[in-house]
Amino acid sequence: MKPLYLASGSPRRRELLTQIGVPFSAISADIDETPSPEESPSAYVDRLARGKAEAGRRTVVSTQPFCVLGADTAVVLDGKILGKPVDEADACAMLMMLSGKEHEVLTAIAVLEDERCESRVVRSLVRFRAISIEEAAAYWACGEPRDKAGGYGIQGLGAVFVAGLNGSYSAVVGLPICETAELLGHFGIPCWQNLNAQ
Ligand SMILES: Cc1cn([C@H]2C[C@H](O)[C@@H](COP(=O)(O)OP(=O)(O)OP(=O)(O)O)O2)c(=O)[nH]c1=O
Repeated sequence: MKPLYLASGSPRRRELLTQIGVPFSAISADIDETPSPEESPSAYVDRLARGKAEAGRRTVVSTQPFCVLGADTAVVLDGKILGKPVDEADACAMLMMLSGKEHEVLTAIAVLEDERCESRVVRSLVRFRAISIEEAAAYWACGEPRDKAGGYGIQGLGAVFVAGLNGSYSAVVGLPICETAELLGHFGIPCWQNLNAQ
């Protein structure tokens, strides 16, 4: 089977890809994540997932065929993208905006091989209970929000805010397992075969 590279520094994405039994190597994918004016949130995550796969590919030295997977997750409230919080005030402001409301989590995945690139955008809806400013400050102090879109982690303590989820849990964490397995299958990287071999 051709080698797969995951262009990501996210430990969550590594764990989720490991979960489906596909062998891979993680490589870095540092790109500028600034949204372009007029760009929709869906177009934004798609562009970034493709850009990360492209950036990752440039770091691979190989004469054999290989695939690169990139992904990007954004929290979107009323059409506005909430990135990773830069400080406590930013994190608390984000949680106050999300408090008592439903927001979107968009995760794009892109798989690249030579000139071919396929991508998907997975949309999930997450509903938060009301959050007090004291809770938001205490949550920031625990360290979890720092490297996460929207300033929370559904897979961690942030779950206490989640009153409902409609969509893909793994996509909210950073890599939609169902769609990733499907897309990798299009590139001749099946996961069932590997699971049977384990
Ligand atoms: C909403 C949410 C996001 N996140 C994470 C997923 C992503 O890692 C991160 C969003 O930032 P991304 O820019 O998508 O990813 P990243 O910078 O962590 O990793 P890389 O670009 O190298 O692949 O937020 C959670 O872990 N849990 C959540 O509930």
